Amino acid sequence: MQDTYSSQPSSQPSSSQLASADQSILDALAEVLRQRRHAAPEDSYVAALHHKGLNKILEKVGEEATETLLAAKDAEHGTEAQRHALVAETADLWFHSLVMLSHLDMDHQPVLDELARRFGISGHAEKSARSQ
Ligand SMILES: N=c1c2ncn([C@@H]3O[C@H](COP(=O)(O)OP(=O)(O)OP(=O)(O)O)[C@@H](O)[C@H]3O)c2ncn1[C@@H]1O[C@H](COP(=O)(O)O)[C@@H](O)[C@H]1O
Repeated sequence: MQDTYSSQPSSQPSSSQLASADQSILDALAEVLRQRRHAAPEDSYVAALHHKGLNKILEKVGEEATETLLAAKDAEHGTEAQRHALVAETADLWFHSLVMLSHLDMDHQPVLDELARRFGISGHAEKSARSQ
């Protein structure tokens, strides 16, 4: 059994190795989202979302979350097409979550950093350490 905050098995990359993983699409998308923050709403879907405000963006995140879980249920015993539909819905959910962060002048990087920080820490062990 692994120690609570011990390093992960040697077959897993370290969090510093993870930091250098290819993030180019997320970085590029974050830059586009930043540029759209004050663009004309009629020219851009992202600009239109920003223009409508945080509540509309949160509504879209909730809607995409629901569509993703429905797609996951279909994909569980489903066809390749249903598995592909789940990928598309998950991409919609991630995309709208990135718009949400961008609206609040944030981006994906602190989220990736947080996942990297948690990497190799057992969820069970972390939870039991909270109450000590
Ligand atoms: N990755 C995406 C992306 N994923 C999904 N979507 C859009 O998200 C919307 C979700 O579809 P829905 O049917 O749920 O929503 P809707 O009915 O069109 O909208 P509502 O009336 O419900 O608000 C669609 O319009 C999709 O085209 C995206 N729109 C843009 N991007 C990226 O953002 C960049 C900037 O986009 P623009 O701002 O449109 O230039 C693009 O180059 C892409 O890289």
